[in-house]
Amino acid sequence: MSQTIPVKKNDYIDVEFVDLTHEGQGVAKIDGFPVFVPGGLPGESAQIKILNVKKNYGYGKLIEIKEKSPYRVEIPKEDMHKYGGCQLHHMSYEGQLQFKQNLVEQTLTRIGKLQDVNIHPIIGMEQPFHYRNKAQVPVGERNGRLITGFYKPRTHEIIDTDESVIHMEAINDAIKIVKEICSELGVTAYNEEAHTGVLRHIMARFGRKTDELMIVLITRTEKLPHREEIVGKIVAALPNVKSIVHNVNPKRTNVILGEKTQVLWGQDVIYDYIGNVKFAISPRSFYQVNPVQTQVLYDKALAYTGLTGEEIVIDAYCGIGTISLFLAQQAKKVYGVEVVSDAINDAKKNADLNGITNVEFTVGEAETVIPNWAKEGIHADVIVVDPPRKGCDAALLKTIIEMKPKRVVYVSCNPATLARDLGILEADDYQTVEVQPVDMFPMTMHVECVSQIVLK
Ligand SMILES: C[S@@+](CC[C@H](N)C(=O)[O-])C[C@H]1O[C@@H](n2cnc3c(N)ncnc32)[C@H](O)[C@@H]1O
Repeated sequence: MSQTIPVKKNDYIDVEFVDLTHEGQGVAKIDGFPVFVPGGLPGESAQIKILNVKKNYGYGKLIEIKEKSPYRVEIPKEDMHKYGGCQLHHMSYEGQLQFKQNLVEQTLTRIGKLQDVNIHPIIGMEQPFHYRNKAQVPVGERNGRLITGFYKPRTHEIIDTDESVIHMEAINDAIKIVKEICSELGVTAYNEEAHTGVLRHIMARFGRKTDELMIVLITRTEKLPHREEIVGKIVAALPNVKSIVHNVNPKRTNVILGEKTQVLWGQDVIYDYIGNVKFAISPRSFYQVNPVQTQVLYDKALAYTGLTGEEIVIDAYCGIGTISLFLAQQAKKVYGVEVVSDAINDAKKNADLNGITNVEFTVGEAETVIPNWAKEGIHADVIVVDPPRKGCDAALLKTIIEMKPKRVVYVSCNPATLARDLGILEADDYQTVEVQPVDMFPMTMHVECVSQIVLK
């Protein structure tokens, strides 16, 4: 039976917001029909104007808030440019944490139907601003000068700003200085429509523990004009810089990095630590962007493994081996598996860098490699999984259930797939005991959870 649509374009309606979308838009339900409204917060009532109506949902514009959420914060218009990528900028940090906590609790009990699980209060940051150790900003041109910033949502129009409330100050400063140096020397900005011009993006990465800075200049052209002068001026202006890299991306694409990378000055990597494990970070390496909360998350994961030094551990979806290397110090042996071969190369290099020898890394799909390990007689006492948003493959969950490790530690960036997968494990011999939400990405909609699941 098809549902009648209760609203039409240009209607003015009074609504209550009941939820937020993944993009941070308020969700109002009109006779069950969802309407997405940027700026609306759960618990608020408001008048909205319907802008667009589709078969199953609509879009609206906030006209007037009639009852405000206690968590609403007003960002002065002149400061809005600092909040690029911050879907929750209009919510206090306390409100953000409350929202994420509710999201995790409701999802796990509604979808996963979990009972008897201890969901701890979310661990937020003391300083929820300036936490990101990496930025890659698009470069444009205005009034004959280079500008950098972030794209206006759903466009490629650059909002001109040198400040971001989520980038580390060292990153904001570095990008501003590099942009000004290139601008002074007359380097042109890439023009996406015409596919002309030179400088496409500036990337900066910063090692929080080491203070080492990497600058990557991404150009359309093979040649970087005024290369020597640019390098000299960056080195003089940024004493922490340890690596300056040129990357060439000649393609018409939204992908930021091209295939060709050349070191212009200094090292090809910078270093940083998570706990006492040292990591080499190249322009392409995946490395957690919030180092403070990564440590919190991994400490919790380590505690949930209950390692004594005698266990065989499998780290599925291991990336560059961050969790594997962290756990290897307390385990007999760790096997890591990851589908991206570059990441496995980084993982092996990082093991060598730290003199960690009780780890073995394999390229492949976790759902294929781990069943093969089982056939070869590798039995894990503990399995750690840290899958992408879509969660664990069903074949992997089946193998876990068959292998019967004493503990499973599940690190998840998506409560919905976490709930689904915990439900599958619970339908068998496993019980979820603890779930710890961690706020890795303040000001955004994302929430990370680490869960401890034990064999009954
Ligand atoms: C959320 S990341 C976790 C990375 C790592 N544990 C860390 O903390 O740095 C998920 C990883 O799973 C990898 N991946 C995706 N599908 C996979 C599969 N079927 N088998 C193995 N790895 C996979 C991705 O390449 C990515 O590195």
